[in-house]
Amino acid sequence: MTASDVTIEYPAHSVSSAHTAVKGFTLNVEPGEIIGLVGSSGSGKSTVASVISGSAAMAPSRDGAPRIVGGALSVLGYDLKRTRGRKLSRLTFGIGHLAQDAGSTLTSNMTVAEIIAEPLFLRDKHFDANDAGLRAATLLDRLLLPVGMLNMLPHELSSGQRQRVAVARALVMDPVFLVADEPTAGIDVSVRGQVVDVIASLQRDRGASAIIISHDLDVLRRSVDRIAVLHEGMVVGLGTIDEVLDDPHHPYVQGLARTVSGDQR
Ligand SMILES: Nc1ncnc2c1ncn2[C@@H]1O[C@H](COP(=O)(O)OP(=O)(O)OP(=O)(O)O)[C@@H](O)[C@H]1O
Repeated sequence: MTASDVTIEYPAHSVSSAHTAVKGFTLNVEPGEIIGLVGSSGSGKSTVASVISGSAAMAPSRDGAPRIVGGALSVLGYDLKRTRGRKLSRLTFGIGHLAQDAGSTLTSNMTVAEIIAEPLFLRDKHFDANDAGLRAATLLDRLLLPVGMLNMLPHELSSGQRQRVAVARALVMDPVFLVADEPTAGIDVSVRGQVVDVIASLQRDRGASAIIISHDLDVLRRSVDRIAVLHEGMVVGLGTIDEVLDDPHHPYVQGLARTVSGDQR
């Protein structure tokens, strides 16, 4: 992905005027690279995620969806400002997007196996059912969930387990580029780092890349190659975690560095 000086706006609607949520967003993600995107609440992380994953452009009613109004954004070689229709669908099959709170929006009457495998059948209705089942089981196991959970319904799981099912669904198509918005939301603190680790290794091992959004630097620390720090819609820090925290230029990053104790670095 190559983003150069991207500005993203939510369009005006009846009660509110247009809102610029992201301004001057510049970031390159190389094949095989895992980037952590951090920043305070409202800094624009989810907005960036929905745009770079193509989800905003794919939204059924684009009325309220964020849109690129400036700069250039290329994902897997496609210019996202101009790509529409069938080309956009083809592009989004190569991108995994774990939306914020994805674990709480799983289809209630589908089993875990069906939820995880569904994207495979949306792309190819003749996809081999045994292969789909095997992929679902393997992902559950990698994400530290028992394979016996495959036949359960979402309401039978804890919120952290549902979130991991959503993570498995986002990974099932072997995406070339994964955008995971708070993948560890609701997951027990003791396994958060491991879950991010699994996501990062599955992508890295295939030469695929990922942007992993998290509030928590500790969760990202052992898995990501670099972090980008977003503040009020702009990248104000970029580099390895140590590079960013050891030499903070922006006041927001300086504050972030103070919250991370020296021995954790
Ligand atoms: N549908 C929308 N319409 C208008 N403005 C929006 C909309 N959604 C978000 N915003 C605004 O865009 C900005 C960025 O929001 P965004 O949700 O991307 O932040 P975030 O960093 O993901 O926050 P959080 O960590 O709380 O999820 C905020 O100022 C927010 O109020």
